[in-house]
Amino acid sequence: MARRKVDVAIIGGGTAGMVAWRQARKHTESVLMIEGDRFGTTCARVGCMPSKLLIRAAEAAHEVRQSSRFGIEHGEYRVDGAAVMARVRRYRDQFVDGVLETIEKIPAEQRLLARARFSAPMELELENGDRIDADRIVIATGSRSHVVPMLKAAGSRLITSEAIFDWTDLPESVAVFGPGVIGLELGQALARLGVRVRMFGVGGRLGPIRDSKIREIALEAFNRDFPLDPDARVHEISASEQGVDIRFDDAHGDPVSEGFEWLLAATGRRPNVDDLGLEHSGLALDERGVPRFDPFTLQCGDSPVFIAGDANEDRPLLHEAANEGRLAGQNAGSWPQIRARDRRTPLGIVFTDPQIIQVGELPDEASAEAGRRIASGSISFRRQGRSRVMGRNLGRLVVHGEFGSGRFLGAEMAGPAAEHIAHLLAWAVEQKLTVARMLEMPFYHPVIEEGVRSALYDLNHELKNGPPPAGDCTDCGPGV
Ligand SMILES: Cc1cc2nc3c(=O)[nH]c(=O)nc-3n(C[C@H](O)[C@H](O)[C@H](O)COP(=O)(O)OP(=O)(O)OC[C@H]3O[C@@H](n4cnc5c(N)ncnc54)[C@H](O)[C@@H]3O)c2cc1C
Ligand SMILES: NC(=O)c1ccc[n+]([C@@H]2O[C@H](COP(=O)([O-])OP(=O)(O)OC[C@H]3O[C@@H](n4cnc5c(N)ncnc54)[C@H](O)[C@@H]3O)[C@@H](O)[C@H]2O)c1
Repeated sequence: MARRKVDVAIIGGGTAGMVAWRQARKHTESVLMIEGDRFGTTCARVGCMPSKLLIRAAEAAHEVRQSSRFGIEHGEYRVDGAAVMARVRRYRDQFVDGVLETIEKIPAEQRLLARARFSAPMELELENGDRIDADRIVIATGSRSHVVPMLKAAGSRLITSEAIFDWTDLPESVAVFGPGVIGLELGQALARLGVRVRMFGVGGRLGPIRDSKIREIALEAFNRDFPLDPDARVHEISASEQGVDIRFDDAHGDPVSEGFEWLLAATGRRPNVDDLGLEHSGLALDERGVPRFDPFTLQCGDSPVFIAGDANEDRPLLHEAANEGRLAGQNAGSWPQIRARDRRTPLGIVFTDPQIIQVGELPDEASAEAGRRIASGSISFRRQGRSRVMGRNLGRLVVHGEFGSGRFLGAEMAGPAAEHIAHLLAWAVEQKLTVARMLEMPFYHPVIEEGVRSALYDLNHELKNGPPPAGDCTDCGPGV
């Protein structure tokens, strides 16, 4: 058994870990990043990038299928599943290679491939028995798919997002469990690529959506591509010779049985903290087993341990993992001097069609209880000019502002160009703009952002800051 002493040990060599390494190294050369599986990051290997590659292929297929709406007729077309998956894997591998090139540049003595766990406070044990004594530790161990127990009946036909991008061809059919972010993105993409998809949820949740009208619009849109029951009654799942059989109640409540080639479990993710020996770490844990930490410093209690990225389960998104890795690495490096940073405006984008976004603060019971008065405005994209031109006039935007100050607080939307609108609105929240100030900004014509302006007019009126929206605003052009 070897023993090694370092200033900063980072557990996990994903996005948060790599960024933490770079920051910590500004303070000391005695940094060690320990990766327990493979370098390359979840985002590049099995997350953001391959999923968006699959979605892009699905968009292309959908555009071809929809082209007759614009008077464009084409002959027979077919989806070449092997070619689709080959492109996904080829680009995925290039993204992973890019990450690995960065890893190669890290001095060999500062990185290690081994699983690590706490054996005592500030002491890590590697799987070969070696020990690392660290002055400061960053936990950046990410998360993994959580498969609810009932799905295990699918046996070898059970798959998660960790494995589907290795498919060399598209399957004939997939039952997707979990209409969350992953289920919706992957399920819709597969359906648009010609795979027979059926999606099952529990309790009625649809992605992260909170607004009931947005939910209704999105649910209707998804159901055009594949059957989705967000509150399904599933009686039995069993492995069959061809794949997996599912007995469930259909939309009319009648029991049916349907066979699928695969069952994709998209029933949430869990932080990789359960096998970290945290019981030896001396850290206080919350009810989920995650170390209690301060979201502004990422410090766990008063200890020199910091937790970043999906591991802390706070905001399990790529840009948050990078931001948190930066802060955790900086604080571990500069310990005992640590900095508190204001969090950036929350920003979430689901890459479905319609895209779903959430930005800033959305009113909830907590804001009502705190006695804050929040006003809301909205717009439907059904009659919005540019959206109609593009044949994408489906969706709704709801915007929120603070009564009195007139400040813009946040928004939720399902609709066209939402990934870009999300950024505009997040930047407005970050700048602490009032709704009135946002309305003074330039708006081109004809653009989808004119719909944002209509929603802001509505909100401004609700904030008692302006007249009611003018309806058809002839001086701004048709269909705004
Ligand atoms: C299908 C899918 C699509 C996604 N799409 C998006 C998207 O479009 N946009 C977005 O913002 N986010 C997306 N995400 C989420 C995003 O990928 C994650 O939030 C982000 O990658 C988390 O980074 P991380 O550094 O926390 O974890 P990771 O990159 O997973 O790194 C954690 C590392 O720790 C290692 N590790 C774990 N335990 C140990 C141990 N005991 N010892 C040593 N090492 C250990 C792991 O092997 C891993 O390499 C997606 C996720 C999935 C699954
Ligand atoms: N575009 C993006 O930014 C993006 C894309 C993919 C993933 N992610 C990240 O990954 C995280 C995890 O995504 P996810 O989709 O795995 O989790 P999620 O929490 O978004 O969704 C899980 C879904 O599974 C459902 N569910 C739970 N038990 C079930 C059961 N027995 N049967 C059917 N449904 C069941 C839940 O009700 C929920 O709808 C996201 O929260 C997000 O942070 C982000």
